[in-house]
Amino acid sequence: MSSVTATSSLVAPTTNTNSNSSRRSANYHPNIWGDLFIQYDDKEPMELDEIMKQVIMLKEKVSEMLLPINENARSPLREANLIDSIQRLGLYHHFEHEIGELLRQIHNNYVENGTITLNEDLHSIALVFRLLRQQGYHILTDVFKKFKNEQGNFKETLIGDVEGMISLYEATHMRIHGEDILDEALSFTSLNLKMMATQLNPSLATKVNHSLKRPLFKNLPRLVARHYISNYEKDSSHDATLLLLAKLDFNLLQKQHQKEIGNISKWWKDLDFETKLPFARNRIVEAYFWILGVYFEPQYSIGRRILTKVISLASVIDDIYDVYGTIEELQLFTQAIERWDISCMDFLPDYMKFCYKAVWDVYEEMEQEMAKEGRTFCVVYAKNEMIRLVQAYFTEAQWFSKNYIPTVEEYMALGIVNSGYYLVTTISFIGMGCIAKEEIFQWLTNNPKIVNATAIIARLMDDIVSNEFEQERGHGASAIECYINEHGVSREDAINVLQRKVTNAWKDTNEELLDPTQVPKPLLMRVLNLSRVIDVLYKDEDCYTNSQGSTKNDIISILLNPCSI
Ligand SMILES: CC(C)=CCC/C(C)=C/COP(=O)(O)OP(=O)(O)O
Repeated sequence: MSSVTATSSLVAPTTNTNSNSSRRSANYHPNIWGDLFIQYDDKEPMELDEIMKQVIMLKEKVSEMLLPINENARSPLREANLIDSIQRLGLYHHFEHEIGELLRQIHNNYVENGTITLNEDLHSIALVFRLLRQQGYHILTDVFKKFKNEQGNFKETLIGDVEGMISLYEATHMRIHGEDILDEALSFTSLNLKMMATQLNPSLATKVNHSLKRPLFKNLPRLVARHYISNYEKDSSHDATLLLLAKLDFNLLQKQHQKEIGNISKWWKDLDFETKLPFARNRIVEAYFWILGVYFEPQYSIGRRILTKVISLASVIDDIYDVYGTIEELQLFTQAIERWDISCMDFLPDYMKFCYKAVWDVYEEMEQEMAKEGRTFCVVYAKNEMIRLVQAYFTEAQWFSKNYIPTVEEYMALGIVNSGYYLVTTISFIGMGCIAKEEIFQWLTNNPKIVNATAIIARLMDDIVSNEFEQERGHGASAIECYINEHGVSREDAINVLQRKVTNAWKDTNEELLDPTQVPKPLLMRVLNLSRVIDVLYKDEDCYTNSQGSTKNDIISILLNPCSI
């Protein structure tokens, strides 16, 4: 069954749109934040000048640490550990140039034909491997062979080396296709670290469990920083300059983020969707958290504002299609978006009018912001992706209304679009300034591998964790039902196959991040970050929709709790 667009002429609905008995309900929990964040909208942070001066001074000192004057005093391991700390402390964006240069030198001096030549322990090798690969270097995995025994298994003696095991585990998340040794290393380290955690002292056990739950490469940089700053402080060998810089910088950025979410929360409250569309998820703070995962750096404030608004509206639109709207209303809404004409609003039921107008206004805001930068050319790409998204939502609603179970191939073709990740990637690029040239937006329309990969990760991880809940309330077939229907396998087997597809999508992502990249790396970092958000929000359950658990704690840790100085 092919996808159907809603192109016939618009006719106003004849039913009273709020009393249709076929409407479903999802019983989402209400907004858990109340008006907490609105207070930050007009709060002017005090004493920032003094803090900024201190930050500038500390940054100079750290730059000096990264540029040793004496060549003979160099140590690749000292440097690798310093880079690792800077990255984990959330300071990488301040020292990109210096770190790039240091890693280039490590690569020049200690890598031959792709192989690391350092004769060091597991921790050091795995750390250097991870840092170089993260930087985009093609580093071979054969350096790990020496940690195997004659039978070809990882040596049992490594199990007691907790630091080495954690470093190897962290490195495995950078693996690409064909790297069996890293697949084995992941099984070996995760299995043994899990077992060992029960026997370790509490602080080491906490460290191990945290890595297992939130591997560094798949975690969000702000969460990593907030967590690591506390741990780094407890480590007696910490560098006081680095620690102070990390804390001040984190707090400064947190103040900026608070102001942004304060402003966005005010916009959301004024829309009053809580009263006008009470069936929809009310998750503005969670949406901002999502986008903070995409870019946290100070210069991306406009991108964060627009993208948060767009995904919070996409979330409401998803609920209109999935939960509340009748198929006739959904057809009207789809047509109205396809035409992108404010007069189409007249044909919509009231609850849809509010949403349509909000979408219209956010796109106007986007247009105005882009006009200031002389980049209005990109708005049409964002419009086209919104159209593609509602068309995909509509096809999904039609499949559901007809009890149609698509093939896995049909499902995935649609799922890549209805994940919303093409829309979100496109708008994330809009917020990136002049490096996002028109040809980059054209590149996006050709389904590039890395964007498909993030959309697959989003679609499948969401399906795997939210499937039972959604099926209970009535929802179209997810990837799981499609797979079971097509292949006649058990639910467990279907989930295993889909999980392998997620693993492969991560390998595609890692491959596409190696140099030379198809488009500038800062843009690809947004795509990587989008996958990371999914790993944080959808690993065990749908923690966006059900945000009272780990998401609430994560938001408190990065948006409400400053670091104590
Ligand atoms: C990336 C975007 C647009 C995020 C907005 C929020 C959203 C739609 C989340 C998925 O909800 P869901 O789990 O109900 O989605 P689905 O209905 O596709 O399963």
